[in-house]
Amino acid sequence: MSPSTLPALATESPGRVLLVDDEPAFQRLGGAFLRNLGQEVTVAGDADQALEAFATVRPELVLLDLAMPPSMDPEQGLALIARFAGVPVVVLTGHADHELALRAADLGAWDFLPKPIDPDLLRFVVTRALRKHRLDQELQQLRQQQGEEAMGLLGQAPVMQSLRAMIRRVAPTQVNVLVLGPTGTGKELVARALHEHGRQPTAPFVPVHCGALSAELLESELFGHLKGSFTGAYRDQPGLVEVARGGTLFLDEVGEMPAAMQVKLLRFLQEGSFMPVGGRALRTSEVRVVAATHRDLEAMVRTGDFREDLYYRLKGVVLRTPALAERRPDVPLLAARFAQMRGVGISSSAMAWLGACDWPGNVRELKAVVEAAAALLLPGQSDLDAEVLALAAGVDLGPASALPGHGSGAGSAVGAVGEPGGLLDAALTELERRLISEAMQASGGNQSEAARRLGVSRVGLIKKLGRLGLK
Ligand SMILES: Nc1ncnc2c1ncn2[C@@H]1O[C@H](COP(=O)(O)OP(=O)(O)OP(=O)(O)O)[C@@H](O)[C@H]1O
Repeated sequence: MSPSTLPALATESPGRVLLVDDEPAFQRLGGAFLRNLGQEVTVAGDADQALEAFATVRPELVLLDLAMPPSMDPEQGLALIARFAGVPVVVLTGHADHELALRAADLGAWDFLPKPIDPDLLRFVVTRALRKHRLDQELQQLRQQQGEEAMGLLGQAPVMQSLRAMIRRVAPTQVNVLVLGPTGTGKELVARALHEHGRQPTAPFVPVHCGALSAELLESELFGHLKGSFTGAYRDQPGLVEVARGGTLFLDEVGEMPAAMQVKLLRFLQEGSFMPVGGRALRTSEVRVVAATHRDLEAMVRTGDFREDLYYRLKGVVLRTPALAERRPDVPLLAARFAQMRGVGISSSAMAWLGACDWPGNVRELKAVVEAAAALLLPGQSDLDAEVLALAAGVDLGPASALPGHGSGAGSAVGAVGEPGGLLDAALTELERRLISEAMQASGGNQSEAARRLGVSRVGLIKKLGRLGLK
């Protein structure tokens, strides 16, 4: 493409250009020329000024004259190129300095312009460099988003970015990982991401809920049993440690593991061997173990509720999933994504309401509320509003204060659509039934665990199970 065919950046936002040159005449003329092109120009007359401006202005392009005071030694100019990492550097050289220009290119300069500068060429190179930089930035952002999507672990907060980076780093190793964090913060997602980015993503990922079963049942689940080893053992059953062979065994809520099982798990972790229930010969299986808990395992070790030796075996690397309260700016992002997954939008006032809530159940709770609200939308409605979200959250919209940032009119609307026996009532019952069934399933039938997941009391859950005929 020739300089004349490249359109100016007329419709694009101004680029931040750092012009590093000690000649006052060029600073003035070059600066004015670039400003006329619509760029924001910062001028630096020596290396120190250039570095300071680079840090403060964060330019998208650096135009660098290699010979600068105090030494005027081009070697110093060349050394500067590496300090402008991540930004295209266009080197300004004398006409006869081809060799210098080539060395600059070797050191990472993006292009060079011979002096005296041809204005057409300057316009062309600047436009192209800025465009390249912006495309690179966009690509980087897309890659980041893709990485996020690929892991299923959404969130832009720095703590989430570090978590994803840690997962990428730890996943290809075989080291055991302990995932700590409050309920509903994505510990299982982390375990799955470790597996999917690990060495054997096609091998099985096998989750085990350690709190949902008695010690005996858990032993039989994990290590399997032989036919006849107890009433009801009609055939040999392989343990989950064998099912997970070559893959990942995810020990969810490991803090709830009965003491009798802790010692057996320890032996498996230390020696890779285990004894099926009713068996007489040790078997072996190689798995990667990822364990998770919302409990304070260290405190449990101190109180003697969790074996110290097992704790150290499990915590090869510790990853922490943050509570939603620690990354509030992520709430709108997550809500928008969950709504999009259900094919609906969210109004901006509803976003404000979501952002003001506390979310003690973390991402699980936020997701459940958005999904429930999407299910409750009336025909013709395409956006979730605060009213339907509050309804889904089980919040009484009462007078103004109940709903952060919303007026009192909403309260009456809830009363009107919530007439018992109506469409809404049936939808709510169905929703309740679904959420409870899912929680019971995820908890392996353990009511206390399901109640915890749902954020209700165990007694409350038992009543609901009876009322909905789910017992
Ligand atoms: N960062 C996230 N991005 C997208 N979805 C998330 C995120 N964190 C959690 N979720 C969703 O929230 C729900 C709960 O996640 P998960 O089961 O991984 O949490 P957990 O910490 O293991 O919970 P618990 O301690 O109760 O077992 C899932 O539906 C999951 O997809």
